[in-house]
Amino acid sequence: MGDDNRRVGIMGGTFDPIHNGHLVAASEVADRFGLDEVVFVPTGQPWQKTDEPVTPAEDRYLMTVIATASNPGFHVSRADIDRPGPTYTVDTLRDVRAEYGPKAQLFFITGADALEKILSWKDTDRMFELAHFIGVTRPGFELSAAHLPADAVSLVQVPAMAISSTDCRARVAAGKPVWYLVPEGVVQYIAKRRLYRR
Ligand SMILES: Nc1ncnc2c1ncn2[C@@H]1O[C@H](COP(=O)(O)OP(=O)(O)OP(=O)(O)O)[C@@H](O)[C@H]1O
Ligand SMILES: O=C(O)c1ccc[n+]([C@@H]2O[C@H](COP(=O)([O-])O)[C@@H](O)[C@H]2O)c1
Repeated sequence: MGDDNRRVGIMGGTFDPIHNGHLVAASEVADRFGLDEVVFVPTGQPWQKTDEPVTPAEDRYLMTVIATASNPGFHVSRADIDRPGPTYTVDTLRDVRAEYGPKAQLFFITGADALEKILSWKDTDRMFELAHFIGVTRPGFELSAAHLPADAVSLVQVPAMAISSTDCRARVAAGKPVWYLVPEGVVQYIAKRRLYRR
């Protein structure tokens, strides 16, 4: 950290729960882009996820810490969960920029589904100035940056993981296993806190 020119990946997500698709995407992008670290940023209030209630932020934060703890290049930021109000990536990027200093190069990682909808996010012009965006492949979604400003986004193929948090929650609710879809510690945390039971 500090005022140097580190290459910092930012993996934002609701992480309800964090799963191996998130972790593989971050790891692959870190390798391809020579990132010094990846900061996982659990959302505070994901304003576009209105279908069902989101698990309390502290549980999502702790699962993210547990899932990333063994990787020395992975870190977790509380920036979005500690900022009141709806979570906007433009604010995330301002906060990370303030922490890492003006010389840091920021790379915001999104899956193909999120990239598709990115122009509906707040203040995208400023957002694209604050970071370079990296769209990653995700099974079931087409990866394209045709709708986005040239040079704002790079596209990267990552190992295909047909995993979603929605499916993990449904599996737990139905009494099915989530072993090997989420890290072992996250399986244990979900059981300990009795998350996703109906
Ligand atoms: N299997 C996956 N492969 C690649 N990228 C993914 C995958 N799952 C999620 N992502 C990306 O990770 C980021 C955070 O995703 P999020 O926390 O919303 O998970 P999710 O599985 O999409 O959740 P939900 O099913 O609840 O919508 C988004 O940019 C999303 O596109
Ligand atoms: O900035 C916005 O308006 C905005 C709208 C929707 C999603 N995002 C961010 O996109 C990331 C993935 O979000 P989600 O909802 O797919 O978990 C996460 O960091 C969100 O804060 C950001």
